[in-house]
Amino acid sequence: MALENKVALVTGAGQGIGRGIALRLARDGFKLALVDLKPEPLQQVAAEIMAAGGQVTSLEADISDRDQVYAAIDHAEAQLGGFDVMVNNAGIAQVQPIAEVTPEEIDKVMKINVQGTLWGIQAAAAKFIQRGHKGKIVNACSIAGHDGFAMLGAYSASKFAVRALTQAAAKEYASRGITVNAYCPGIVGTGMWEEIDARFAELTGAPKGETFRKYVDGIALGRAETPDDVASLVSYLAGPDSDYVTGQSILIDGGIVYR
Ligand SMILES: NC(=O)C1=CN([C@@H]2O[C@H](COP(=O)(O)OP(=O)(O)OC[C@H]3O[C@@H](n4cnc5c(N)ncnc54)[C@H](O)[C@@H]3O)[C@@H](O)[C@H]2O)C=CC1
Ligand SMILES: CC(=O)C(C)=O
Repeated sequence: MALENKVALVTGAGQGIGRGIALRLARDGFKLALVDLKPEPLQQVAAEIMAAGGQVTSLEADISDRDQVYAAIDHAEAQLGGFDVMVNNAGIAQVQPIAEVTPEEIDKVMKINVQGTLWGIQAAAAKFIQRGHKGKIVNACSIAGHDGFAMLGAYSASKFAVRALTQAAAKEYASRGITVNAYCPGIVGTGMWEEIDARFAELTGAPKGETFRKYVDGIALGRAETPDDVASLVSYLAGPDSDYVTGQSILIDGGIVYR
C-alpha cells in the first residue's frame, strides 16, 4: 500500500500517546485527521505535522457522542480526499477502589472508553464499506485489558471490553477486508499517568511520583514506556505489513504482562 494518499484519523491526538501516533503516521506518509476534546493542543500537533511537510486537518469532537464521531470521519474524508485508517486512541483513566465506584463514575468511563471505541469502529467500517475499499481499525487497549489492576477496576473493565469489541469486530468485518486490532501499552509517561499518580497519592498517602516509580520498577526492560514506543506498533498495525493480522490486542509494555 502506498501510504502517500492514505488518510488516517487519530482520536485523542492533542497529547500523549495520540500525539505520538499522529506524528509517527505523518512520518510514515499518511495524511492525518486529528480529533480531540481540546482544540489548542490539537493546533500545536497540526502545526508540527505541517512544519514537517505533512498534510493535516483537525477537529474538536467528543468520541462518546456517536454523531460527532461519524461527523469527524466525514470531515476527514472531505478535507483529505479519502479515509483508510481509524485509530480509536482517546480514553480516560479512573482510579477508584471497587467499593467506592459510583454509578456516575462507571457510566463515564464506559461511555468514553467503550462506547467511544464502539462508535469509532462502527463509523469507520461504515465509511470503508461506503467507499468500497478495505481499511484498518486500531484501538487503544492496555495491560489493564489483559489483567485487572487494583484501584483501576472500572478502567480495567473498560479495556477488557475494548479487547472484546476488537475480537468481535474483526470477525464481523473480515469478509469486507477490514482488519481490527488493538495496542496494549503498559506504563507510559503521559498526562494520564500524572493523573493516576496524583490520585493514588490522594487515596493512599503515597508521596507524589512514588506510584509511577513503583510501577516502572516492575518493568522487565527497566524504563517507562514512551508514546514513540507505542506509535511504532500502531505504525505496523496501520500499514501493509500487518495485512494478515486481525482481532489481536497486542501487548507492548516492556515486560509487565506475559501472554
Ligand atoms: N498512559 C498510559 O500508561 C496508558 C494509556 N493507555 C491508553 O492509551 C490512550 C491514550 O492515553 P494517554 O495518551 O496516556 O492519555 P492522555 O490523557 O495523556 O491523553 C488523552 C487525550 O484524549 C483526549 N480525550 C479524552 N476524552 C476524550 C473524548 N471524550 N473525546 C475526544 N478526546 C478525548 C484528551 O483530551 C487527551 O488529549 C487511552 O485510551 C489510554 O487508556 C493504555 C495503556 C497505558
Ligand atoms: C493507564 C493504564 O492503562 C495503565 C495500566 O497504567
